[in-house]
Amino acid sequence: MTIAALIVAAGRGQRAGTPGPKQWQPLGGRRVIDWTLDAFRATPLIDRILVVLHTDDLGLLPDSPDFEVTTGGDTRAGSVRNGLEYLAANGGDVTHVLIHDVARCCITPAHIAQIAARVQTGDTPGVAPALAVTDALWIGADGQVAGTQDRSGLYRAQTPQAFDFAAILDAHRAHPGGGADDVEVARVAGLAVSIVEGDESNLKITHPPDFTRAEKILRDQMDIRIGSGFDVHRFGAGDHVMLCGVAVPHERGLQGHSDADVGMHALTDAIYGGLAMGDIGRHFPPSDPQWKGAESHIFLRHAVNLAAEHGFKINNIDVTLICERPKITPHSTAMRAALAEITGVTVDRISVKATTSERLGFTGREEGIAAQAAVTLVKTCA
Ligand SMILES: Nc1ccn([C@@H]2O[C@H](COP(=O)(O)OP(=O)(O)OP(=O)(O)O)[C@@H](O)[C@H]2O)c(=O)n1
Ligand SMILES: C[C@](O)(CO)[C@H](O)COP(=O)(O)O
Repeated sequence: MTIAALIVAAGRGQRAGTPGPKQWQPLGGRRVIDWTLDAFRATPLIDRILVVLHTDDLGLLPDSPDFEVTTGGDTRAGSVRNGLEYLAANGGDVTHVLIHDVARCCITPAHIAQIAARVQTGDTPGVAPALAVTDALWIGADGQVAGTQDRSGLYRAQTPQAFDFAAILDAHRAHPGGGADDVEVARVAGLAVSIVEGDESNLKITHPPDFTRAEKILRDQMDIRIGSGFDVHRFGAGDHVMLCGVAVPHERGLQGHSDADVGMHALTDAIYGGLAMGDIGRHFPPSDPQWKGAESHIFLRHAVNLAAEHGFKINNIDVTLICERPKITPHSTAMRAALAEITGVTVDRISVKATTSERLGFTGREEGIAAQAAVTLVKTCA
């Protein structure tokens, strides 16, 4: 079974009142489209992501192994049709498709997963989220109420709308004019569509005030954590110390069960701390002989992967090494690069700095090196 997400993003956003199409506008520090894409990327049930772009916009989305791109049509339905034809022609193994408006950028991975899981059961060819209308409905004419409308049984449709792939492809081919949405096309073709509960937060940015609403929703969905770590290793025999992944020549080494990289250990603990998932000793017990002499990047990689598994990105890293000697500054660029390679964080978001303790205490007496680290972890959608 292969589930594809088809994100239509070829519209011009005429009603949004922005200088360019709404999907490229900044929202909470990123672009609207980036939020939408990340929600689908973070949904494990989604196997493929296809973005349908206007030909004028092709250069605006950098190439990524996470998604494919094709071009759209003059209408939303035309863009959906192009996307479906692309999926049919490229790979051909798609069994289900979730069709989504790029402008619904507050969609959550949990909601996507619920819809994908339902269509995957095969008990219905179509599944779509919607909210029952709760306001009274009027018919207006010339600014006057000209009539009323019974609201019972009426719903406000949202996306993603999920379908059996072959069935919705046939439906769009049979009805090239399309409809307001893909549920309308499916229904004209005789396909049953089940309703799942929609989400008030899953708004479609349409008019200028919607940007402010969407930004507030995204901010409320964010989970921002700060983690801190601290470690100490004692000097012993040796001719170098391992610090933040770099072998720094010194007349002594650091003692420890592993390679005693005190900086990397502090950083690893900071990540575990931000996740509230214990510490390095819990994940790699010193009593376990398999970690004797282990290179510390193993620990750091474990913490980084754990963060990713729980949906967190490491936003920035700040490590402070506390020692009289060796001098750290000549090696800090190499240390930042080593940490960047392991964590995937760009070097401009990694700081490695040092301080002495003014010859006071154990670091001042050069009995060992201490390190502390801070990280921020950010989960962008619930
Ligand atoms: N030719 C089109 C028209 C619309 N869409 C997409 O369909 C979704 C829903 O459409 P809408 O909110 O109406 O977006 P726009 O067409 O961009 O906006 P407007 O109608 O205000 O111009 C959006 O994600 C939009 O990018 C598309 O892919 N191709
Ligand atoms: C598909 C849709 O989002 C369902 O509510 C909606 O119909 C698209 O909006 P448009 O403004 O009509 O393109």
